[in-house]
Amino acid sequence: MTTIAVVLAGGTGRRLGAAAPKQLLEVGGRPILEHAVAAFAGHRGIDRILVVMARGHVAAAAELLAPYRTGRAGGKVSQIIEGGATRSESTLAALAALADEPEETRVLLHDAARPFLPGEVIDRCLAALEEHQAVAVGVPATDTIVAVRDGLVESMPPRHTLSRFQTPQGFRLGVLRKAYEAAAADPDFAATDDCGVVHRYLPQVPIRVVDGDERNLKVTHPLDLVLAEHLAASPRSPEENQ
Ligand SMILES: Nc1ccn([C@@H]2O[C@H](COP(=O)(O)OP(=O)(O)OP(=O)(O)O)[C@@H](O)[C@H]2O)c(=O)n1
Ligand SMILES: C[C@](O)(CO)[C@H](O)COP(=O)(O)O
Repeated sequence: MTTIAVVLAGGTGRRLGAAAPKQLLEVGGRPILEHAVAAFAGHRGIDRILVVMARGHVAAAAELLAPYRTGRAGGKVSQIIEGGATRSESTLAALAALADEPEETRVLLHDAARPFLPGEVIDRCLAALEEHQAVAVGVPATDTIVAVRDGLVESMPPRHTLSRFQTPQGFRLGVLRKAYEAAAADPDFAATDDCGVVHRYLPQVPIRVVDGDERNLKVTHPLDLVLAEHLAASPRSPEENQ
């Protein structure tokens, strides 16, 4: 059974506001995109890596990731393709590139903007995919989270029921395909992640949630870059490595 990591790097980093897409910025001396790819390249459970890159930056990604294509750094990057205008369109581009893969293929979709993905989180996703067709990675909410409408609190789900989703999110390819096929028929389609697409369009498919990791942050705003530099410089403690 093949396991493919899809690294979604099709965004432009509008909220970060840098001149280049944020995944090309360096933290700890190497580009954020390379950190994300290296996490999968170094994991024995991953067979291939598909990178979905922002329009106009595919050549830059190919140059940067050349060692990951030749074998010098694992040789697992098999394709670098152009993404779409939204994250979901980039996932669709990945699905098109994987059109010849069997339904049972395992795919892990990961934000390139998350440079510090621990191998243990990949382990947990792959273990859960043995039994489940869809897997999410979450960490407990620490703030109180409320739904707000027109400036007023609409609902307050109990915090202990809330999880902040990270990536990777794992699927049997057939399930992800079916969900996106159903979504294509919805004129109001909008999603912020891939589990949301499965949850909405294939509600009968249970989504298993496994533990994420606080280090697996998403570089979104300028302050996240400061935190990322700090994390890159901090070796994991022996407790964290257990
Ligand atoms: N059209 C898009 C938009 C986003 N992504 C990817 O999805 C991940 C999470 O998206 P986000 O953090 O929102 O990245 P950006 O879209 O680049 O950021 P912003 O929304 O601030 O522009 C990122 O790795 C991003 O590159 C993608 O592949 N294709
Ligand atoms: C997929 C995700 O990282 C889960 O938390 C998140 O939804 C991506 O959102 P973004 O707005 O594309 O950064």
